Amino acid sequence: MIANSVSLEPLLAIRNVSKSFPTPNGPYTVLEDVNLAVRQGEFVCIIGHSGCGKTTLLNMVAGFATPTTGEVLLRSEPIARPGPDRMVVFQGYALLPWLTAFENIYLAVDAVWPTKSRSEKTTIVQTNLARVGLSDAAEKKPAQLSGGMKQRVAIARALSIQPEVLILDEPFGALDAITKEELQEQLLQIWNTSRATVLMITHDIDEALFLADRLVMMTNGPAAHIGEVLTIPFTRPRNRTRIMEDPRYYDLRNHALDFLYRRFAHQSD
Ligand SMILES: Nc1ncnc2c1ncn2[C@@H]1O[C@H](COP(=O)(O)OP(=O)(O)OP(=O)(O)O)[C@@H](O)[C@H]1O
Repeated sequence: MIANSVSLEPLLAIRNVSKSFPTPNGPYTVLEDVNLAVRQGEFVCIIGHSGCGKTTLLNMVAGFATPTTGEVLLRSEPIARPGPDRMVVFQGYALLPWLTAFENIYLAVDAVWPTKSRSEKTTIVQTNLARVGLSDAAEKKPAQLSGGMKQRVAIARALSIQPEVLILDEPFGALDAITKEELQEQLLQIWNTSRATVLMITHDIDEALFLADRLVMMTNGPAAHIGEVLTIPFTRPRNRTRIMEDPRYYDLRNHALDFLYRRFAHQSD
C-alpha cells in the first residue's frame, strides 16, 4: 500500500512564505505566512476560494515565481527556477496544436534528455502514452482529441519527465463529471506506480476526498494563509463507493464545506 512507502522526511518545505505583487497603489499581499511540509510520495490537494492565491503558491513550488519573504525548499535546497524535477499540468492542457500527441510529448522528453537516442526517447513517449490509455491516439493532433484525452496527453507529457513533484493546477476543472471520475481513477493508478509527490489544486471537495492524503484549506485573500489541513484517512487502493459509504466521508465533507462556505465564505461564490 502506498501509505507505507511514504517517507517521514519532508521532500518539500514551504516556510513562512509571503508573496506580494507590486500594484499602482502599492504592494498587494496575496499570501502571508504560509507553512507546509510535504512528504515524499504524498498526495496533497489544495482548496480555497477563487483568487486566494493557490496558483501563486504552486508557482513558487514550480519555480515560476519566488517568495517575497520566506522560502520554498525541495530536499532542503531553495527552489530558484523551474526544473524537470517538478512538472506542471494546467487546466488548459497547454499542448501545441500543430503537433501530434506523440510529438507534444517527444518535444518535452527531447528538451530534458537531448543526449538520449531517438529510439530511447520514442520508448519513453510510447510507455507514457500507454500509461494514460492513449497508445491509439499517438498520431492525433489536439483538435482531434476530446478534453479528457488532451488532459491525458498533458499528464503523459509530465510523467515522461519522471518528475519528483507533479503539480496539477485544477487539471479536471473543464471536464464533464464522468470523464473527470475516469481521470481521477487513472491518476490514482499512475500515482501508485510513479511514486511522484502530487500537489493538486481543486475546487471539488469530493475530488480531494477521493484522491488526497491531506487536504489543505486556504483562507481568503488578501494575505491568505493555510487555515486548516484535513488528513484523509481512507485506505488505499480507494474505492469511490466504499468511501461514500464511510460515515467519516460525510464528517470530512461537512467540515470542508463549513470551512469554505461559512467560516471563510466568499462574496462572489
Ligand atoms: N503577477 C501578478 N501581479 C499582480 N497580481 C497577481 C499576479 N498573479 C496573481 N495575482 C493576484 O493574486 C491573487 C491570487 O491569484 P491566484 O491565481 O494565485 O489565485 P487562485 O487561488 O489560484 O485563483 P483561482 O482559483 O481563480 O485560479 C489574485 O488576486 C490575482 O489577481
